[in-house]
Amino acid sequence: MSGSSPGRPAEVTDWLEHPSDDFFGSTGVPPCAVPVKPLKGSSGRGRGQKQKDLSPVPENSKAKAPPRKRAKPCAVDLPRATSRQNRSRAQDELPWVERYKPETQNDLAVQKKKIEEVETWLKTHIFQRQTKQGGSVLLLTGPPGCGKTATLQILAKDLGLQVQEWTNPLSLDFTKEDLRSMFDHDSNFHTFPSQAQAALFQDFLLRANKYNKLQMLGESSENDKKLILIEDIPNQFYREPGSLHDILRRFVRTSRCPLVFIISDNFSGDSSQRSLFPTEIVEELCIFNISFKPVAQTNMMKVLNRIAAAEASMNREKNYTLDRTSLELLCRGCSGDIRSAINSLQFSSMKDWSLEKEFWSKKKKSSTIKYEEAGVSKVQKKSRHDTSEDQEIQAIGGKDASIFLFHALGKIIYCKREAVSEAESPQLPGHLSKHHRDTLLIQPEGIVEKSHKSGSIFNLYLHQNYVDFFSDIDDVVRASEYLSTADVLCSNWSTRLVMENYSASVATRGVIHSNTSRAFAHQQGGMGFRPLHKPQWFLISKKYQENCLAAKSLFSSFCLPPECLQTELLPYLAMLTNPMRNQAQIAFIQDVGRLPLKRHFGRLKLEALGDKDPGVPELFCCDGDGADGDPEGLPLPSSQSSGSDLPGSQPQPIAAQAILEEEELKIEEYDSD
Ligand SMILES: Nc1ncnc2c1ncn2[C@@H]1O[C@H](COP(=O)(O)OP(=O)(O)OP(=O)(O)O)[C@@H](O)[C@H]1O
Repeated sequence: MSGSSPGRPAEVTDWLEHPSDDFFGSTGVPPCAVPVKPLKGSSGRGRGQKQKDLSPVPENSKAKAPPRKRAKPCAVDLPRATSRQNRSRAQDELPWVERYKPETQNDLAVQKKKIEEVETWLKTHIFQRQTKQGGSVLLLTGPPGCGKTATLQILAKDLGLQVQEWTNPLSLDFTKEDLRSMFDHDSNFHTFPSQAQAALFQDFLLRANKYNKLQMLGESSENDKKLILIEDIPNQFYREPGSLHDILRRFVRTSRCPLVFIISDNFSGDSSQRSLFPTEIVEELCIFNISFKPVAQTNMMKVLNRIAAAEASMNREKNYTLDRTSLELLCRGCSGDIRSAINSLQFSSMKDWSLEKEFWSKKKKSSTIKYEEAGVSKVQKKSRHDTSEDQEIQAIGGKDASIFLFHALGKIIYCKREAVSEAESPQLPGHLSKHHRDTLLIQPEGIVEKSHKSGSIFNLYLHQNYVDFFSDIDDVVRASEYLSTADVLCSNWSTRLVMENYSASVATRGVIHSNTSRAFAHQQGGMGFRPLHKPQWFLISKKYQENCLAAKSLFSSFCLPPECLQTELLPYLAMLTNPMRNQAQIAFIQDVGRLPLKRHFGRLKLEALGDKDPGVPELFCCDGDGADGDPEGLPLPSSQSSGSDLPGSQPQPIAAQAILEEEELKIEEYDSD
């Protein structure tokens, strides 16, 4: 270790001579890790690094050189029996999701239709590529743990495709200058090289698209078909989706192999799919979207049964075998996430987990006793599980059971009920018999909570949509009264946060109870699917706020509050004939001060609510700190532009110019002094 041997490469000598170089002071090559996960089969190293590795290293210096990576334990060096034991121990220690991972399409707990859709797309875009025009980008979406990745991996294996996957670098190859400026007090970390992430990604995509993997000794060269998989999306693209779009445009022009993105749905409202792949880009680049559903309970049960049986036959002394009721409870607690279900199964089967054991045995006892006592039918048993027990199971190892607003609204509006016998439920006195309903199978407050929307936003959606599901005008009147009450409960901003929950409860239960056409289980069929829409309130409120600001600034000399300006002064000014001083004022008077009696005043067009819509329209998604927002978190307009940024789908406010051209304007001068 004393000196450098004559044949030793410079990098080794440097390392030995400056072992404790300080972080910023050294002059060597940056010590960071290789940023991009190597393409399978390629060397996976940067150009410079590759050159260094290729330089001849003498035997003796090799021994002294610091290892670049920790050497993997090599099975070949060990006696055979030990290596077999190790392997089976390693297999034992694997989490069950890994140990029982699906090997064939039949093992997959995913809907067959979805597997076929992905397979057909892959075949079309890989094997019939010559005839295909345009880019080949596939977007797989769906809730976490529904088997998107597992499906793609199995199909790739079956079709003999190599998968080249991008993994976000853990650390980037910073130069010392980068580091120095990053940690500089004045820099506020602004110089963090996030741009480099996008550049690395682009570089990866270009290389993966252009080059085949290196052919290893013994590998056949017959199949060089491949796909590029992106599951780990660089953070930079969430901040600047435009940079991803540019890279994709370039990729699509030169693409030789398909590109597959896997994105999991999230329920928090900041839909990554929507921001990364807006409709314009999907259309422009012909991106094909296949949306997976949560794993069905029957499929989930099959997988859990299979695993439980396999474990029971192998590891009786270590694990409990859960019975069918426990497995069913487990399935329901996992909201269609097979990964979470298998993990929960593993934990709850372990004998060491005494608490879990207690839980399961209690669970089992209580459910058996309950049903035995009640003597209820199997169907009834199932539906009751859905309500009360689901909530209990969520608390223990269960998965967050969020639902999209679309489904939450559907549950309230369609309000499933179950017929109960007179013996089971107490009867109402005669004078209240009109309020008798079958038992509700949902818990409205729970549904609102799972939708992750505030009570007032949920009420807005309900208000917009409930009428289509009613058939009696008296019912509509009652429901609207409940909605008005709910509105009043939220009207005081200082108590709004607390009252919102009560308000949502009044609104949802009020609407459900008022709808006599869905009061009994036997009436529930035949409604069919009806689309849901976004509240018009968002646009109207935005327009109102803008008008208030515009009125205040254009007619400030009148010193009147905006409501008074718009409802009293402007209608009066609109009737005078002398022109006002400026065009903006005239336009505003025409827009706000006159009801457009002559022209056709179209209602705002309704915007459909998609099944994965986050619920708050883009026009209200503020990315700042919300400093200029109102107490509900909805931003106030920042300019006076009246209606200029209403979406194209909406009727635009009457343009002053058009009015001036079409009608003879008579506006009198009005002196405010
Ligand atoms: N029968 C099965 N079908 C599907 N996946 C299974 C099955 N059995 C075990 N698994 C395991 O469950 C996990 C499913 O996760 P997968 O990564 O495919 O989900 P995903 O939809 O891509 O979600 P995420 O985006 O959260 O990764 C995998 O680890 C897979 O090996």
